[in-house]
Amino acid sequence: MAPILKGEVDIVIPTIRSLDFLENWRPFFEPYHLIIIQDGDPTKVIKVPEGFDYELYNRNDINRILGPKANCISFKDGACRCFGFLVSKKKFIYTIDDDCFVAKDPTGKDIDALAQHLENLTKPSTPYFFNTLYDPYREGADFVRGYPFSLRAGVPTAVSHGLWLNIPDYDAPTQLVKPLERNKTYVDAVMTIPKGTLYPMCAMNLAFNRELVGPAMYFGIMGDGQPIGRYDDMWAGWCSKVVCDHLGYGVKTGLPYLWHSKASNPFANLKKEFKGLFWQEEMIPFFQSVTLPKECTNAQQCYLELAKQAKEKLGPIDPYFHNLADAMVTWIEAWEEFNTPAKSNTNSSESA
Ligand SMILES: O=c1ccn([C@@H]2O[C@H](COP(=O)(O)OP(=O)(O)O[C@H]3O[C@@H](CO)[C@H](O)[C@H]3O)[C@@H](O)[C@H]2O)c(=O)[nH]1
Ligand SMILES: [Mn+2]
Repeated sequence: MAPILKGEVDIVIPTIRSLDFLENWRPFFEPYHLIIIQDGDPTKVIKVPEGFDYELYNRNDINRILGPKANCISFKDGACRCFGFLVSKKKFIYTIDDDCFVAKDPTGKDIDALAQHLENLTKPSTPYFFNTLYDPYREGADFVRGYPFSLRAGVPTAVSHGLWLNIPDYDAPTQLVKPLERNKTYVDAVMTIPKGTLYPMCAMNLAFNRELVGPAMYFGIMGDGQPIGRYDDMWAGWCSKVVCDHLGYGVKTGLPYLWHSKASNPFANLKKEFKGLFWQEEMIPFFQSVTLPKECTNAQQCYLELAKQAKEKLGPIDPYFHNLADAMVTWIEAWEEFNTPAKSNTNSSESA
């Protein structure tokens, strides 16, 4: 069978470890193009398994390509992955961590996570009214009795948030008290997250429509030189959900699962997350109450407005939020530079 949407998908992988995990994904990923963001020491040579089509960027490349704007891309944090979103030219992005493997469904069959994401993204969402049989567009399901006919067309789907078997995406305190907990529950469901409801978006197994929501998928300034780390995907999740709600796009969560193999160190994570654990209690109410003016009709405009409001409302918590808001603006400037027709050549350090 021909690979689905082959020329319209980039797979973005941030890595500070190795790319050995790709061997496990070979049957599913080999037909697609990979954008690898090598984090940490740029002099380290990382091996990409034979046969994959890829471009690879290390920190020196990011600095060279973005110049002064490179300060909006994090160093020593998985947040560096958003550089791949910026330089991609494809409609869909699938991003995955380097410690994730192919999971099996309850019948023992290997799950093609990318195919399920593309199915989620190419079928509509239902953010305005919940369908109790979950995704009505899945084979074998439909809208249940009482579902408004006027809403059955749904809206375009912008984000597909997949889940994880084995190591769950816990914060450091939860990891510390439950070091042996493993997720073994496979829930065979895809559902739209209702309009007005936020969620903790994890970037381990995430796909999105770059054309609809790419500018709002900014992973912030985290890690080296910042007072916070590991809130990259949370930040992007809150921002992109607010933008999707405003623009009338859907966000789905559920299938596909993958197998998350490696628990990151909870003590190291606690240090990185510490301030975020407090700040999230103020960040979330901000996103819950934010409203975007009707003049904001695309993701760039929405994102600049969010940056303005974040500076004003979150700035008093800590000077970090001033810097983050400035970085959000820089990100949009970079986005416009890279995503305006005519300017597209990034000249990566390596490609095959
Ligand atoms: O400094 C770094 C640290 C990590 N990476 C790469 O980012 C991903 C995720 O890293 P890791 O597996 O260590 O983190 P988890 O706690 O398991 O994953 C969750 O935390 C996230 C928030 O940052 C992440 O999106 C979640 O899935 C790996 O590919 C690392 O190699 C990095 O590039 N730089
Ligand atoms: Mn991991």
